[in-house]
Amino acid sequence: MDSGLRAVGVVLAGGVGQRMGLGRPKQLATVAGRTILEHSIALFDGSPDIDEVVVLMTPGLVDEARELVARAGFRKVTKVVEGGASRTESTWRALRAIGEDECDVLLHDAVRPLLEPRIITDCVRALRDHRAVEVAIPSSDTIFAVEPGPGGETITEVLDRSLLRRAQTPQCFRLSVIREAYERALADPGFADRPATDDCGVVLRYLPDVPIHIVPGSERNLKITHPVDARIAAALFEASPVPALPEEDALAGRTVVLLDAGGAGVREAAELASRHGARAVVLSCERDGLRLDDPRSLAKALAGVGRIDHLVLAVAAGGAGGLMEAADESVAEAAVSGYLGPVNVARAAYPRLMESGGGLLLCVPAGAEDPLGAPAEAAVTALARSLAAAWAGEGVRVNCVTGGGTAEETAGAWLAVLASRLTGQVVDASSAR
Ligand SMILES: Nc1ccn([C@@H]2O[C@H](COP(=O)(O)OP(=O)(O)OP(=O)(O)O)[C@@H](O)[C@H]2O)c(=O)n1
Ligand SMILES: C[C@](O)(CO)[C@H](O)COP(=O)(O)O
Repeated sequence: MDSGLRAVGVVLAGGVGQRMGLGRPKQLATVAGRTILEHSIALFDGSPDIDEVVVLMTPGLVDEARELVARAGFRKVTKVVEGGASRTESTWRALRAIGEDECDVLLHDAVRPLLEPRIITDCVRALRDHRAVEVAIPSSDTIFAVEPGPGGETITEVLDRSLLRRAQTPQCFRLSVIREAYERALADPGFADRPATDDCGVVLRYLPDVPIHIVPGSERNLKITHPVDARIAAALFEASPVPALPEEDALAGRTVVLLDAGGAGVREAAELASRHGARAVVLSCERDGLRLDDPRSLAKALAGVGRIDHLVLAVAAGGAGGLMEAADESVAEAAVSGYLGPVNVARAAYPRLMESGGGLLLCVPAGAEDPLGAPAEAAVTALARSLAAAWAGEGVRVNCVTGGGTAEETAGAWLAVLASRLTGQVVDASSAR
């Protein structure tokens, strides 16, 4: 049974983040080049399964959130609404903002920015057959029930872990179901004394006959609650998995320019891009006399291509040896390919990509562990993240692919990232294995 309904993603960002202790809502903190709120909105805005996005924001910061949405160019966000004093109040405000027409609603914590797109797809699919769907994972810790005592807490029971799940979000419902559960909760004078910490809790308590189907979540989908969670999230963003390469025609009608500065995978990527419907243009430093340290030669070469939807810069692997053994020329070359070149290419590419609203991919080769290669990887990944944040308003996406793998794996990772809506991501090509 296909619900055939519009799917609305609700990003709940109405909290103050007291436990995080930043003195500002944690969803406005920056992780991996953009705010946590932007990461979460981007997941729903970029999902082919979502038709509309509604954002709930902390009172007093609604205008700031609206500006952020406009700057980032999110196209599916229809409303930014003031949140309530509790999570459930924010949900209730979201339900009222969505209106009366039946639809599927996916309620997501803004502070879970690492949700995988596949979970959104799985939830929307599950809503074809179920009116209530929850994302959850098994617990890898043993869980106790405790009771307070004079000297502290004591354990009263070791719960059966095989029957326990850790609740994540999105929590997803047919609008009429979650609306009715909330109407009953709000009519119950006892609800305020025993509020629910999530939306499934409201449905379970007030509509117990509605089964809540479980969709498997993931350990990556963590909730940023305490300061340590932000550090874990930053580390997880460092290693974004390679997105799935769409089946066919994913790049139909687009032009992909591959700027070959000695990186492996260029020929394979050109073939793969063509197979996915793109026009692939290879510009080679060696063959075409292009120089990464010469901005004018880069701009001239790009001008000859016509429309550019995507540009991939693939630089050569270091191979210069240890710091003390490397020839002076090799040190200078490493600085060009590892920093100056990507900066020059980004400057030359920006006006062309802005015209097409496309994407730039900066690729760092494998073996970046030597003293000349490692700083290059750090510089290029930082450049990609920083440019992604700066250019998001113009719709220009910037990502970085690192890591080793065969030329085919590398090319597959590049094309998958280009075909995706990702920005500000550092993807490890070898994670596709
Ligand atoms: N009045 C509220 C409270 C919470 N949330 C949202 O619900 C999600 C999960 O809540 P939590 O981690 O508890 O966030 P905060 O309430 O901000 O944190 P704290 O409890 O530490 O203040 C967050 O995305 C938060 O912004 C909301 O929309 N409205
Ligand atoms: C909805 C939730 O994220 C599911 O785990 C959780 O219940 C939110 O709890 P919080 O107390 O608002 O952090």
